[in-house]
Amino acid sequence: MNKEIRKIALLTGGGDCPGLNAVIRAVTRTAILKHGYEVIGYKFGYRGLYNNDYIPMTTKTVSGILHKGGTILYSSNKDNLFDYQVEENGKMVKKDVSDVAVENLKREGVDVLVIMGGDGTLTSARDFARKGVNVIGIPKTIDNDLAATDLTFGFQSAVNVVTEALDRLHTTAESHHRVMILEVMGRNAGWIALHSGLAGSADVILIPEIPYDLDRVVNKIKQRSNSGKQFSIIVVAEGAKPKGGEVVVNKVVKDSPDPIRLGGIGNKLAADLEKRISDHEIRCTVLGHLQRGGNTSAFDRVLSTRYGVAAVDLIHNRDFGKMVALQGNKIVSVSLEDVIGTTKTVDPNGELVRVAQSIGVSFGD
Ligand SMILES: Nc1ncnc2c1ncn2[C@@H]1O[C@H](COP(=O)(O)OP(=O)(O)O)[C@@H](O)[C@H]1O
Ligand SMILES: O=P(O)(O)OC[C@H]1O[C@](O)(COP(=O)(O)O)[C@@H](O)[C@@H]1O
Ligand SMILES: [Mg+2]
Repeated sequence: MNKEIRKIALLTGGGDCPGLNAVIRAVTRTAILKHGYEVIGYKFGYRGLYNNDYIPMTTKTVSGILHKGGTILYSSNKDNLFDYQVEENGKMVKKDVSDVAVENLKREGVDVLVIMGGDGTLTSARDFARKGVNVIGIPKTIDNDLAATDLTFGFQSAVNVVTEALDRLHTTAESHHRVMILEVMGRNAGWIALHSGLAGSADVILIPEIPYDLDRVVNKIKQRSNSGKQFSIIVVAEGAKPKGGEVVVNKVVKDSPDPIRLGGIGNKLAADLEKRISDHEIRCTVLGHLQRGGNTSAFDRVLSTRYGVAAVDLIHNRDFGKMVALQGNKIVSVSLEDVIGTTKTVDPNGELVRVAQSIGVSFGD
C-alpha cells in the first residue's frame, strides 16, 4: 500500500521571475482546499532545504500575492546540494550534502517536494527524484529555454516589459535620429529578444542562435537612412555574438554552479557601430533585472495557476518525477529525465524567424 499523502513542501530556485507567487498560491490553495494536505515552504531554494528553514503555508500566507513578481519564499541561483560549499576542519570544501536534505524531508514528514525552477534547479530536482524523493517540477524562467514545454512562466511578463521599453526607445530615437540598442537577458537563448523584437518592431534582432555580421547591421541602418528612416532600433540578446567572435561575459559568480553571467554585448556593439556610422548617434540601454521584476502579466497569472493546479493533480495521482508543461494549449506532464540536458533555443530556420525576416527585420546574417 502506498503511504497516504499528508504533507507537501514548496521550493523556488534559480533567478526569480513573475509568476512564482501565482504558482505558490495555486499549489497551496489547491492542496489545502481540495485535498486537505499540509503545506510548508522552504526559504531561499535548496539552501532552505539544507538548513531545514521553512515556513508553514496557509491560504492566508498566499493571500494577496497573485499579481506580485518575485517569490515570497525567496530564491537562490547558487546553491547546489549535490556540490555544496561547507566548512570542514576550518576549511571550505565542496561536498554532496543531498542526504541532509533527504533526511530533513523525512524528519518533517514531507511526502512530496514541489520545485519551481529552470534548467539548473530542475537538474537537482531530477537528481533528488533519482534518490527516491517524490518530486514534482514546475517550469520557471524568463528565458523560456527549458525543453519539453512550449512556455515557462515569467517569459511573457518579461517580454511585455521589454516591449514597453522598445516603445519608449522608439519615441526618443525618432526625435534625435539615433540608433538605439537595447540589450536583453536570456542566457544562451534568444527567445526574449525575438519575441519582444517582433512585438516592439525592432529593425534588427541579434540572437545567440544566429551569429551576426557587423557589415549587415551597418547596411540595414544605412538602408533605412536612405529610405528616409533616420532612426533604427536594435534588440540584442545578452548571449549574441559576432560571427567568429565570442559572447561577452559581465561577471563570473565563483560560487555558482553556472558561474558565467553574460552582459556587455550591447555596449560592444555600440562601440563597433560608432566606428562605422557617422550620421547617427548611437545609444545603448541595458534593461537588466528590470525585465525580471515587477508585476506578473495576466497571461502568466493564468499559466502559473494552471501549472500549480496541475502539479497538485499529479501529486494526488502519485505521478512523481514529472514536470508540468504546456504543449500547444494543453497542460501535460513530462518526465524530469526528459527536461534536463538540452536547452531549448530559437530555430534559425523556424517560423518566427521567417516571420520577422518577411517583414524586413534583419538578424545581421
Ligand atoms: N548541474 C546542476 N546540478 C544540480 N543543480 C544545479 C545544477 N546547475 C544549477 N543547479 C542549481 O539550480 C539552482 C539554480 O540554477 P540556475 O541555472 O541559476 O537557475 P534556473 O534554475 O533558473 O535555471 C541553484 O540552486 C543551482 O545550484
Ligand atoms: O540574477 P543574476 O545572477 O545576475 O543572473 C542573470 C541571469 O538570470 C536570468 O535572468 C534568468 O535565468 P535563470 O532562469 O536560469 O535563473 C538570465 O536571463 C540572466 O542571464
Ligand atoms: Mg536557467
